[in-house]
Amino acid sequence: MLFANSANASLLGVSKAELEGRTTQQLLDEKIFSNSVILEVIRQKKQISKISYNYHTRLTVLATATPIFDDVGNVKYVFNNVRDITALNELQNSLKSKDTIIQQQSRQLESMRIRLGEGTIIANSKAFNEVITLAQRVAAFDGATVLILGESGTGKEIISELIVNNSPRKDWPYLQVNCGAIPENLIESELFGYEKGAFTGADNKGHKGLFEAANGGTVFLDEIGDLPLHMQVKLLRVLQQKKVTRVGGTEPIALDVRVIAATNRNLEQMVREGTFREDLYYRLNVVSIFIPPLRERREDIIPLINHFLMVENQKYHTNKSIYSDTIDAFEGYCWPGNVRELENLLENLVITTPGDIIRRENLPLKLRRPQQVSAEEEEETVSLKSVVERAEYAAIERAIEKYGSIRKAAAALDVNPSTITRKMQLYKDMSSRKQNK
Ligand SMILES: Nc1ncnc2c1ncn2[C@@H]1O[C@H](COP(=O)(O)OP(=O)(O)OP(=O)(O)O)[C@@H](O)[C@H]1O
Repeated sequence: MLFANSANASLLGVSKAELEGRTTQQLLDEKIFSNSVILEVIRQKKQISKISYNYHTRLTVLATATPIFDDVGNVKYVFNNVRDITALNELQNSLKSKDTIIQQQSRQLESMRIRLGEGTIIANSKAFNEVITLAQRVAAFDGATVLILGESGTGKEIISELIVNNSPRKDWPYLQVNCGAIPENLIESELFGYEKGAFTGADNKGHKGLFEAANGGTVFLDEIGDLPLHMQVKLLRVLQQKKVTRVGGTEPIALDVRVIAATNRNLEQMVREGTFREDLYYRLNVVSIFIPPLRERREDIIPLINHFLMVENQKYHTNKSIYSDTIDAFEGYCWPGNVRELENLLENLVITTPGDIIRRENLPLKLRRPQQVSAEEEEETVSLKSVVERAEYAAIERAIEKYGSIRKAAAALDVNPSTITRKMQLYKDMSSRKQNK
């Protein structure tokens, strides 16, 4: 950077001195630039314009960089003109103009970002902010067991990390185990360790279990609902006595471990059905944190999209943005896989979309459906006719996605193509009637 004027510096939220004399790569590394049009111009040897969002100043800017060539056609300088288009963007946003390409980043202004180790937690909705506030409060109560509940992919693991990082144990070991992933005959030795010769195949020096290895720190027991009943008894004993005895051992080892457990299963119902011990449930449930599914906190969707777009763009060195008319599809979808599904979809779209703009037609069919079944509707008692219609529509949609055309889908479903067209039209009419209600 040979020269920067003060307007440029203030748009980036730094002083001129922090820019001049630095390379673009240095500025990228220091996160003063979130992406760089300059490097793109050097690579492509032509004028390029790019819209980007600056996290320091919270401004959306349009950068137009022009190459200046030397005598033999190499890029000698790049002239970069940067303009604040935040207001314009907001206007475009509200107009939802069809021909406007926006990244919807202005909405991110409201979102709260919390630094957490390497990652970032996005929390814009009131519901998720309450989760974070509770997690931060609980974190300080060292030793209190926490139970995190929520559907798969809602963020239980990152909330657990947030608790650990805000707790007095943050510099002590933090070990995680997925109780559903360990074969039943190995769970006890994995959790509590074993003495040499405890069983055939055991390491002849013995082995520390997860609890012993995390002594002084925190253990995250993921999928606690999958823990077999006989292990539930043993876990309860360890938690109550604050001591662990290795398999094949006799000497109990004193433990000072905080336990955070998580599950996407309904533990109360499991207690009623006798598949989860009531005493362990109460022991774990000293404080419980419920993370609502994404469909019940839709205000998080756009900030999450922006966040994952930025992450994937950085990861794949791309510069993809989202076309404004796709946003409704993202907001309208019911996200059964929650934030993980959104994250995976964004990664998929960044990889598979040709060109830099992700448009409605690039989205999977399930998002382009005329109307999604909302959580409230799921709970509502709906007529049998509409249940059948939805099931038919879902089957049609899956077949079209799989076979790529109405004709092939019709052959697979053993109906006429005209039946498919008619049923899809019916469904669309039904949805728009509902929307107009
Ligand atoms: N609010 C958020 N901000 C940023 N990333 C998030 C947020 N919530 C979830 N994620 C990301 O979504 C993915 C799923 O989150 P996580 O693993 O914490 O969910 P989980 O509830 O523990 O899932 P499972 O029940 O399947 O174990 C992770 O990659 C995580 O980083």
